[in-house]
Amino acid sequence: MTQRIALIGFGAMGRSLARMLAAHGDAVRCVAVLQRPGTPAGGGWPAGAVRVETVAALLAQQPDLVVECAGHAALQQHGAEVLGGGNDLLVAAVGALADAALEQRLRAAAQAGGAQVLVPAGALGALDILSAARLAGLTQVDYLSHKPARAWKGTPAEQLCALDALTAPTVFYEGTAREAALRFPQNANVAAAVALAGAGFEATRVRLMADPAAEGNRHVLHAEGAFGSFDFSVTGRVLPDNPKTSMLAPASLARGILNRGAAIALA
Ligand SMILES: NC(=O)C1=CN([C@@H]2O[C@H](COP(=O)(O)OP(=O)(O)OC[C@H]3O[C@@H](n4cnc5c(N)ncnc54)[C@H](O)[C@@H]3O)[C@@H](O)[C@H]2O)C=CC1
Ligand SMILES: O=C([O-])CC(=O)C(=O)O
Repeated sequence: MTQRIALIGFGAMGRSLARMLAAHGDAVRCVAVLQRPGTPAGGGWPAGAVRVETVAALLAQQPDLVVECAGHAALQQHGAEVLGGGNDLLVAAVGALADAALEQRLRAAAQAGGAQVLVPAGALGALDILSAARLAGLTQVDYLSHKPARAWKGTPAEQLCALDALTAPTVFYEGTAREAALRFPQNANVAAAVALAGAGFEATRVRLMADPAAEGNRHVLHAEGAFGSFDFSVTGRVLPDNPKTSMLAPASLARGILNRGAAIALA
């Protein structure tokens, strides 16, 4: 059976996601895309998808799943309405949940609507082992985001280090997952996913690094506790039209969508 999805946002991640899903034939059909008024549809538009500007119009297309790939503001603006209407919501902008008031609002809307916020592994992955480790006993989680200097342009990193003058990899920020996710909404969503899966927003320690020579986005995770310990790292190629976003981020949304329709699904 074909799964009907609707997208909120159609930037670099949305376009990449649409391309990946189109490669899976009839398994998934994108029936609608919500964009802000005045935003041009752009290339790579999913065949047959209606362009809408409100959640009501999006839901009128009767999607089985709504996928946010637009950023923190979009989740703030539309998340509760989607969930309250009984629709599961797969979110890219996981870092928005570091805002405790929004997290509460989305939890309440999900409960009222009988729906779920679905958090993908995103650009990092390893959330399966981390969330299992939490149940078995987790005492420490450290996450490092190591990205090319250009990925930090247009963010508060510009005030914390001289991005254009770096000659070596430089940690410009250390703090909690909560603060990192809120201060770096385009770059630290993975930190929030790690926090939700593992030790929480306050106890998860985050370092952000800019590297003038790096070619991809490297994410490094260390966790330990009664369960044992593990180390995981991935170096992801970035999307051609957004140097901040790893190709694995839309791929992980695609995985989450296809998994829902699969006879044998990865838990
Ligand atoms: N979970 C993860 O691993 C990752 C999550 N992200 C999150 O995904 C977001 C999207 O990433 P990209 O597509 O690469 O960014 P992008 O900047 O290329 O595209 C974002 C698109 O969303 C649209 N948009 C913004 N606010 C909107 C709203 N209120 N309603 C509808 N559309 C809206 C913009 O016009 C733009 O077309 C990032 O801002 C970040 O928060 C990014 C990378 C990894
Ligand atoms: O795409 C990535 O490499 C990670 C990212 O931007 C985020 O966590 O927000």
